[in-house]
Amino acid sequence: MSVDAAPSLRRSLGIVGVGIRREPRWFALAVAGSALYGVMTVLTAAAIGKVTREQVQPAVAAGHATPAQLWAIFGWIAGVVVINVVGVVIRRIAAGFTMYNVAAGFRREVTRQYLRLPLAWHHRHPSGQLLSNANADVEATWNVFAPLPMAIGVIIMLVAGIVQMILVDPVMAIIGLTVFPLLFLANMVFQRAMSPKVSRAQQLRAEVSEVAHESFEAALIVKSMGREEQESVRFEEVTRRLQRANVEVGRTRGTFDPVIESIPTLGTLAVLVVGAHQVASGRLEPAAVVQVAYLISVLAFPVRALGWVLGELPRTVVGWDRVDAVLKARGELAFGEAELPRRGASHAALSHVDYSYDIVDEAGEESTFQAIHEVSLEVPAGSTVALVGPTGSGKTTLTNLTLRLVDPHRGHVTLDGLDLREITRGGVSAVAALVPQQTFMFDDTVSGNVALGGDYTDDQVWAALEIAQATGFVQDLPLGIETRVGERGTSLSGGQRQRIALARAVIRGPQLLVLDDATSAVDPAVEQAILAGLRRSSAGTSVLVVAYRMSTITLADQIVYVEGGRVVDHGTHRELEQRCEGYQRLVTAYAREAAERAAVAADEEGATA
Ligand SMILES: Nc1ncnc2c1ncn2[C@@H]1O[C@H](COP(=O)(O)OP(=O)(O)OP(=O)(O)O)[C@@H](O)[C@H]1O
Repeated sequence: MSVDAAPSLRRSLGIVGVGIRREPRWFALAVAGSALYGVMTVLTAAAIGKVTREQVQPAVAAGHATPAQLWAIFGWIAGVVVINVVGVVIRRIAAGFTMYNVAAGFRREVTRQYLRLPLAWHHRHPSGQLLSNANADVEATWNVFAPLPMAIGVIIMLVAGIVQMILVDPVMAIIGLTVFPLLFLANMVFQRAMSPKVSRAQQLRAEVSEVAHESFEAALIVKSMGREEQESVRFEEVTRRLQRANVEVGRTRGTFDPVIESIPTLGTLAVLVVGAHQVASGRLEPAAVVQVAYLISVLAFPVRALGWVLGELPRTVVGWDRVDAVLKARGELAFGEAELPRRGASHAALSHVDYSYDIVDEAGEESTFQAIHEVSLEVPAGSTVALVGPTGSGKTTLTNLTLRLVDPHRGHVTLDGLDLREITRGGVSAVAALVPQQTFMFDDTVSGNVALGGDYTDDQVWAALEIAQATGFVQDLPLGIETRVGERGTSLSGGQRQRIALARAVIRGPQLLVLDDATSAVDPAVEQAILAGLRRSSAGTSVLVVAYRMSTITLADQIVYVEGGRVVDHGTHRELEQRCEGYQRLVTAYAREAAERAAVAADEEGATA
């Protein structure tokens, strides 16, 4: 073993220790089962020697076997084999429990950690990586528990086997002592040669699924842009590379396997040659030769388990490093003890807030981008405030800060005068609700998607759907609110999904409702009705709305105009229209767009009349 492999072996054994401490009982049982198997395998050889000596040799000498002799042979062999099998069953079951219990525990911890980590951490980690951490990486770390108990049993088996060989005949024991280290060495070389090839094939397997995932997810773009050919080529390239990597793995295995298989066969042959010579010269009885030859052939296969463990250890280290990075990730939001008052509309305020995104480029270089500069704004209790600004001006970031999905790097965000960092865990989400730009539907019923596990009656669900202007289309669904919406709500239109997402927020009776372009996919008339409904029903709610339409903007009590992450101006629509140039440009564009849309609608109406 090379010098640099030593710390890695020590590290990997340390990691294995972490797993053993999680499931000490199952692991101990697996090792006990394996030890039983090891000892019984060696005893099988002793039993074969014994029956050869006491039953077979006399029967051969007499020219026939008596029923008693046959029963004795059967009894001994069957006895040791049954106990051996019991050992194998115990090891397999207990090793399975160890591996799957440890993996399940870590999977739960990783996913729990995902939920604890703030949005800022999630911004830096793509969802593909999160899936891999919770799934493939956890598996890669703990797969070593499949061969490990067997490998420990093999060590016991080897020691017992070698002791037995020495007791039977020291000369032949020397052959055994040559075969096993040779076999072990061949396995090590094999694992060294295989390890990078297997890792590469695994990496490419992940790439194939990434490309496939992207192509399937973007099916609409691929088809509508006529990119099928290019996508097929892209997929073919990566699958060809995987094919070549797999062939390479097969070639290496094909080269090593016969060599490894031949070592014990050659060992057995050597025992038979030397043994026959010894028997002929009267120095050894045939039973001893049979016993040692059997021992060598029967021990050869389990010795490979040591190689499997060594082959798994690099994956264990890589998997663990990735899983551990998630478990140790900092940036977990700290929570305070303060409880928010539950007494109607909340007053939200941002004061002198700065926020920067951490960016990691392709080369892994880290930098920051300041998206919000010195922003102060207020949403007085019971009012509707519209955030208006060009694309990328920081509106979504401000909504995230208002709900403490991220913490500001400077300044304060308060709800009813309390700094969000002082509020208890879950305190903010209990009084405030967000309807984000991208709505997400669970593969559940309409009612399940609105209630999200909350304890609401059907009447409450319908009332929330009413405010969100969703009753009409939900009533038309085959099972009303009990209709399943399909994965990600695929059976619904974009506007329908947005209205269900809105009902999901409304049903919670939030004291602060944050709408981030939440009605972009519904037509202006429906949007108007939704906002009017919200105003009617939400005396106890303050609303912060990211607005892109004149209809939304004009419904707001106050408008905050942002540009480049800074508040440029705030006031009523009339005030900003008169004094804020950027705002004027933007609303003129919005108004023009609304007029064009109205003209198109009128044209269509005229054509159908
Ligand atoms: N996860 C992120 N990492 C790095 N930069 C980001 C991230 N999210 C947003 N930004 C940057 O921060 C700035 C503000 O983005 P934000 O999404 O808040 O703008 P917005 O006004 O809501 O835009 P839009 O109207 O297009 O939704 C933009 O320049 C954007 O590129």
